[in-house]
Amino acid sequence: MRVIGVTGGVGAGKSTVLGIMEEDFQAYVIQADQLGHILMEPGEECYDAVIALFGKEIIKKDKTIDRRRISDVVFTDKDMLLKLNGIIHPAVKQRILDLLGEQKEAGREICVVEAALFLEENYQEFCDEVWYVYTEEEIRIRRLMESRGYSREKSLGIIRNQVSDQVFREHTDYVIENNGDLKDTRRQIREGIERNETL
Ligand SMILES: CC(C)(COP(=O)(O)OP(=O)(O)OC[C@H]1O[C@@H](n2cnc3c(N)ncnc32)[C@H](O)[C@@H]1O)[C@@H](O)C(=O)NCCC(=O)NCCS
Ligand SMILES: Nc1ncnc2c1ncn2[C@@H]1O[C@H](COP(=O)(O)OP(=O)(O)OP(=O)(O)O)[C@@H](O)[C@H]1O
Repeated sequence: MRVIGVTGGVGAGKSTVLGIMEEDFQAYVIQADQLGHILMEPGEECYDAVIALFGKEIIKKDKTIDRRRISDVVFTDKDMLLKLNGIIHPAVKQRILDLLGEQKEAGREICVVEAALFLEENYQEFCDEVWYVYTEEEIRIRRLMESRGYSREKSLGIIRNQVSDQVFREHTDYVIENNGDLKDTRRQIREGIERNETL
């Protein structure tokens, strides 16, 4: 089984790339952010610890955690972000390892693991190769403003908490440029898949 890591800054198009890999190559997709969200749900293993860190006021009427309130805190307060990461990341990593084991067992050919903090959290350790999705900062900000209603300041706040373009490039094996249209992105994904089939 081939395990491909996918990383890149906020709004670069990682989810978009994963969708194409799923569709065109039947890849099994694992998204660390999504697992992080699941692990914070009521009854899941990070729920109590996150409430202990941020206080009961982050609990919504339906008992779920108000992630928007957390994000308003952590993306302007580095110390709180580190504490949140300390709760979520070890649990997410373990869940990923379990899922990869299951997929290998089931005979899956390609698994894709996507994480915003891929390099910081050393996810390379369980990937055969790592792809970097690159999109110019201004295009990312525009897409985030249009699709998610983020303000420019919020987008920049997240970007500043992530590693630089240079660091991404130094530590990844293949770059997908997602500044243009999806047809072009799709072509680059195919090239990435084929490229390593011949290695
Ligand atoms: C702060 C939280 C609650 C915000 O949730 P929300 O649903 O509003 O946004 P979402 O999860 O989609 O995050 C928005 C974007 O912020 C970036 N981001 C998320 N977490 C982090 C982080 N710890 N450091 C830097 N950037 C981050 C990602 O690019 C992400 O796509 C959530 O992101 C979170 O729990 N983060 C900490 C856990 C984490 O690091 N998850 C990512 C990898 S496991
Ligand atoms: N090539 C493209 N052309 C136009 N829009 C795009 C392109 N790629 C992605 N988008 C749009 O940009 C937005 C951000 O993309 P996406 O959600 O895939 O980014 P992401 O890297 O997964 O973000 P995050 O870091 O928050 O998880 C989405 O609305 C998506 O539809």
